[in-house]
Amino acid sequence: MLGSTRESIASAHSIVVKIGSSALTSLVAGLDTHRLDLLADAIEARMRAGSDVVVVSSGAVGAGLAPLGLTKRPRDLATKQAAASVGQLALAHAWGTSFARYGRTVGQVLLTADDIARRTQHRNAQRTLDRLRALHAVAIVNENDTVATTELRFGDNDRLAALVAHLVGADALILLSDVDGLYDGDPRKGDATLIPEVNSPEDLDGVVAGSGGALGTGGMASKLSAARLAADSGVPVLLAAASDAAQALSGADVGTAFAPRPTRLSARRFWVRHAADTSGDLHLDEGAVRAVVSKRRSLLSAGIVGVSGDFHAGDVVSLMGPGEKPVARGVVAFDAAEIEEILGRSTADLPADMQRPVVHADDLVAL
Ligand SMILES: Nc1ncnc2c1ncn2[C@@H]1O[C@H](COP(=O)(O)OP(=O)(O)O)[C@@H](O)[C@H]1O
Ligand SMILES: N[C@@H](CCC(=O)OP(=O)(O)O)C(=O)O
Repeated sequence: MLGSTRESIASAHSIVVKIGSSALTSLVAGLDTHRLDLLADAIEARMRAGSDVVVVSSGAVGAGLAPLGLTKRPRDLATKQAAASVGQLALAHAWGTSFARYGRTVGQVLLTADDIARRTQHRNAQRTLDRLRALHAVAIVNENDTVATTELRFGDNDRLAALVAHLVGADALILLSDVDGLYDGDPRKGDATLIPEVNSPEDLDGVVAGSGGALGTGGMASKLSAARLAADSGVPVLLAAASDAAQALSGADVGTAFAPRPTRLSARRFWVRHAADTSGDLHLDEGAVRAVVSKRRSLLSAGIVGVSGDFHAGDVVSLMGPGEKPVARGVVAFDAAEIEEILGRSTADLPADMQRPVVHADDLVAL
């Protein structure tokens, strides 16, 4: 299984490479253009070998600190956004200068979670990335930090990279960081063993995924959830050290390879599960939780005990089990106000024009 995961990464035609802040910036020296050049070298080599590469580059905040006289990563959103606006300019310029050594043009693509969640923006971003690829330019993607609000933020760029991999239909996602793979515990805290392959969720039993470094944001936990997200869309993931970029991009046996799930989620269900923002919650009784989670049935009005949020038919909502535990997500077929009227009632007792599931099984994804 793993052999085939590494083989599919080695032979992938379309690749998303995500580079973490810790690999490109440091608190003392800011943006490290020498390391960035080495990464561009490895990416260019893979492109010359026939692959399309989209780069997701973190590092805007890290690159903006020194020019603003800041000595540590700010905690408040406004200062982070100010640092990102300064740093993004330097970061994009550095990528442009680096790829120019090869006569290669770069394009900057700044996205927010909202862009990925809304179909029109989603399609526009897809088209831009596609056209850049057709024109042999490298897209340098980052979160649009200056407009993203706390609620709109990606968990971090690992998640953004996995969503971009889905968006461009990539065959592989390579996450480059300051650590050379997934360990069973945080390697900074002492003895830990590298895990070369993750084929199923059981391979993660007992793994402690800790927080990131001074400049990283998500730590290992966000890389694991990004790997799962990519796996859901059928994309194999390699997590490796940025210092091993040349090996990682040329198919060498480095880092941790994550196998994709054998059957990928449909684009619609992937969107419901990972990309869309939820507009409200439906609260389910035990029987309804069993029906939608274990039996993969549609959610009927009889199993709903409460509704919160002001949403409309067609919005994505969270399905909450007893104890306020989110158990599924789905596209709702009624407005919130209509559900207030029908909750707890069996479908046969509803007016004829309302006799349909509240969330159809095809529009529902268990978490
Ligand atoms: N189980 C683990 N395996 C590997 N690294 C881990 C683990 N738990 C925590 N880490 C830490 O996560 C860091 C990488 O996350 P982060 O700093 O967010 O990187 P990036 O900036 O590349 O996104 C590593 O430097 C490592 O110390
Ligand atoms: N958009 C931010 C990066 C946020 C982020 O996810 O950072 P990292 O965990 O280092 O990939 C920036 O460019 O500084």
